[in-house]
Amino acid sequence: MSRPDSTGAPGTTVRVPAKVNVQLAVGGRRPDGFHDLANVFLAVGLYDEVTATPADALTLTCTGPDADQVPLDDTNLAARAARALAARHGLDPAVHLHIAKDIPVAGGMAGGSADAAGALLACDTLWGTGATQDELLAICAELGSDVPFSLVGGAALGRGRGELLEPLPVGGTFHWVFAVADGGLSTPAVYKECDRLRDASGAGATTADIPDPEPSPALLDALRTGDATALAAALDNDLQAAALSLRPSLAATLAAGTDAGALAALVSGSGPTTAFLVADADQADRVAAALRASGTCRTARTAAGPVPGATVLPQG
Ligand SMILES: C[C@](O)(CO)[C@H](O)COP(=O)(O)OP(=O)(O)OC[C@H]1O[C@@H](n2ccc(N)nc2=O)[C@H](O)[C@@H]1O
Ligand SMILES: Nc1ncnc2c1ncn2[C@@H]1O[C@H](COP(=O)(O)OP(=O)(O)OP(=O)(O)O)[C@@H](O)[C@H]1O
Repeated sequence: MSRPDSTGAPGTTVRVPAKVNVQLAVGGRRPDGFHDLANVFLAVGLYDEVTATPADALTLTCTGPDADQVPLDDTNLAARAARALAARHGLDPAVHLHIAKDIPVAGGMAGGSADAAGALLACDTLWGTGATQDELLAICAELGSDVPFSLVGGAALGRGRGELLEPLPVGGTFHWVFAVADGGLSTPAVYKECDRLRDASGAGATTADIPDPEPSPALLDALRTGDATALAAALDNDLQAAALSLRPSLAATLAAGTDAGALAALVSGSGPTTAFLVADADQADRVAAALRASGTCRTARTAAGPVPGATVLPQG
């Protein structure tokens, strides 16, 4: 499916959601520097859109509130995705990629990963590559640990470094508020701080020291039954202490959301976005307004999940 871009050329647009980690259990540091995870992902309705249009060479543009923080060179994950697909199929990655960015940058919501998955699917569609889902997932895993989940969406347990996915059943819709912080946090720096805190506590930080991470049965049950109160009690993020250590001001944001009536609060992934589970859409609006008024965050957004992963939009 294709639709014209602003120059009238036919393009393919893919919409990709953000994620929140409802459980992020982090094992010890592996010899390759990554950490084994039990990573329970939920895709939520905040979206980036990636449009691929034929061009003479690979070029990138980006619009949106955080666009100035997005690199437009070869390090951009969307550009890397297009190159990876082209290389596998012996194609010239001559494409213009436009990212309409609404997911906070460096916020722990997998925005760059969403753009990578979106670019991959958009180029596959535009070029008629016909890659299988397994091939797309393999390319996603090469690009980053969160990228496979951005492609599939819904809810899933991520094992390994988060790239080995098992879909999870979800029995309802969960409502969230996301408090967006000023400035991002570097994901490697947060994992490193997690290791430092573990070492400092005497626990050690390697796979020999830390038990294998496992998903919580109570959390999986809460997802399956769609029970927000039970999910609130089971939310857990092993990176939260590290994110708070690097950004102590996040404690005030977490408190502002729970004071406003959220069922539970946690840091989203590696942060600094904080996530608040609420009972329904009305409570989401109330908690978001209270967070904006609290002065403890840059802004607050509401979103529900699960939602589908990367989706080609109909011609528009
Ligand atoms: C924090 C999460 O967002 C939770 O979903 C992810 O674990 C991070 O996924 P991501 O941003 O796709 O991360 P990648 O691009 O694969 O890796 C960036 C860096 O994060 C650290 N990293 C990432 C994933 C993992 N399982 N262990 C790690 O230690 C490593 O230092 C790595 O060099
Ligand atoms: N398309 C992209 N969009 C945003 N950032 C990108 C992109 N490509 C590369 N980056 C780089 O990746 C860094 C992390 O951005 P991203 O928004 O993916 O972080 P994140 O949401 O914390 O990721 P995660 O939750 O997967 O750990 C940015 O600081 C930026 O330099």
